[in-house]
Order: sequence, then structure tokens, then C-alpha cells
Amino acid sequence: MNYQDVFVQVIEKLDGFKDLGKPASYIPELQNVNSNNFGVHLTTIEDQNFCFGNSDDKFSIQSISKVLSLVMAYKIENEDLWKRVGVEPSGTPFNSLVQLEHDKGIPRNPFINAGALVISDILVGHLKDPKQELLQFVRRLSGNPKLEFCSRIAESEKSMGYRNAALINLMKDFGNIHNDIDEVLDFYFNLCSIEMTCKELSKTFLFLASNGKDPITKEKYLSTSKSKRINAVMQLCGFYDEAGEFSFKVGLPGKSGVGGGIVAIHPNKYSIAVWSPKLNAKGNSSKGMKFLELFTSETESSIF
Ligand SMILES: NC(=O)CC[C@H](N)C(=O)O
Repeated sequence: MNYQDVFVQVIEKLDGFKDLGKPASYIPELQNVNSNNFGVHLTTIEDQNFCFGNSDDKFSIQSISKVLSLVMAYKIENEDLWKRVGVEPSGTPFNSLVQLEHDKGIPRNPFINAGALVISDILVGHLKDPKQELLQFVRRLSGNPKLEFCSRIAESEKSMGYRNAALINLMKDFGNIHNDIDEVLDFYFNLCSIEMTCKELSKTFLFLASNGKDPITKEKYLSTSKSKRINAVMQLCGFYDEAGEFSFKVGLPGKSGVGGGIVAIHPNKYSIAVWSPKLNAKGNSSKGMKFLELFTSETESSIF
């Protein structure tokens, strides 16, 4: 299929779209971006590439990186991982504290902040040099050996990270955080600060469209079963309390971040990354979601 023509049609349809969203402001540094930027890049499993707009601009991938840390932790812990974090949609905002006490410090899933903090704790506890090993892993996936954390963003988030501190303290009290809190938070803030372009992001996630194996380099990152399970968790939990809406309108497993990025997977077909910094009330890119809704409708390529 010529996805380039579809991009043009969808962009035309988006012309009258009134974007009422706003860029994230609780991480001060995230506001220093042109909120009208818009980019998209699609990579097929045959390595065909299609792009539009600001697809080569770097942006903060934020929570999208939680999928990558989950992949690393899943390889270490195997199915034991799910004793410390669930696979259920939370139905609450990504940074919510309310369920955590009721659930005795076991986060509903690995993509809300509490869950990603537990995953970070596992990596800090098992890896010799967690930040460097994470970076090496993401560099290999993306094909960009120069990929970096953004210290400006990480420091900015740290300076305002009261909620994440509250979440991790509560879980420490319940015994679900095993390492030093500051070390885990430092890892987590760096994880969220990784910057990528839409092109790099779609390439990075291509292995999840291909049963855990990068279809271009042929490197097997994850077993077929684990790859399917990660897609299942993305489908159910990738958009927090808007996961149902994303499934309903877009119909693909995916993951969002408060930097305005969204990555979505069509198993055995493609990986697509879209970026538009203005967020809706649930913390997901509003134009990005609309674009993907129109795109999967136009191409009739939802998984359902
Ligand atoms: N949804 C997100 O992208 C949130 C990630 C952000 N770093 C936070 O912890 O709040």
C-alpha cells in the first residue's frame, strides 16, 4: 500500500481539526517546544518508509520508553515479573495514587507511573550500569548509536517530581521497591527523558510488529509469546484512562507519552510513530490520536 498518499489525504481531512489540547506544563522543560509541530513516520516490516511533517525532529518520548524498560525487565524476570505488577487497565490517570494503597503497593500495570517505577527498580537491582545498559539497548533497537538522555528534561522533571516520589515511597512501604528510592527515581527520570525522532521511534518498535524479531537486522529481542503479551498490555493499558477510546477509535496496540508522541503497532504490517505536543485532558496527544483514527479508518488497518 502507498501510505504516503494516505498521509496526504488524512492531513487534508485534519485541516479543520480544532486542537484544544495544551502541551504538558507540569514538567517545565516540556513547554519549550513549538506546540504546532506535527510529524509522522511509518516503517513496514519490509523496511518501506513513509513520513510527513516534522518527522526528523527530536522530541521527549516520555512514557513511550516504559515499553522499552518493560522489555528489558521481562527478559530478566520472565513470568515472575507479574507478581510485582499487574496487566489490568487502571482506569485512572497515569500518575494517580488512589488505587495503590488499596492494591497494597502492586501497580495495576507497567505503564502507569507506579508500574514503571517497579520496572525501574527491577533494572536498577539487576544491571551493573542500568542507565548505560538501557541506552545501549535503545540505541541498538533504533539504529542510532548516538541516542542520549536529555539531562535538561530529566532535571526539570526531578525538580517537580513530588508525585512520583509519593508513589515510590508508598510502594517502598509495601515492600514492592527493593532498592534505594533516589537511585530508582533517577533511573526513571532519565528513562523518560530519552529523545527520538518519529523515524527512530517507529524503527525502534518494529520488533513488536514482528514477533519480537527486528525484521530488518533479524535480531531476535524477545520470544514470540512475550512480544504478543507486550502488545496485549499496550492494547489494554497504553493510554491510561483513555485506553478504551484509543482501542475503539484507532484499533491498534500503542503507547503515548506526555511529550506528545504516540507509537502504534500493526502486528505483521508496520509500526507508526506520530508526534504533536498538544495533549488532551487524559495526557495523550490530541491531534496524534485523531490522525491515527483517520489513518486506520482510511487504510482499514485496525487489528479488529
Ligand atoms: N505519561 C507520561 O508520559 C508521564 C511520564 C512522566 N515522566 C511522568 O512521570 O509523569
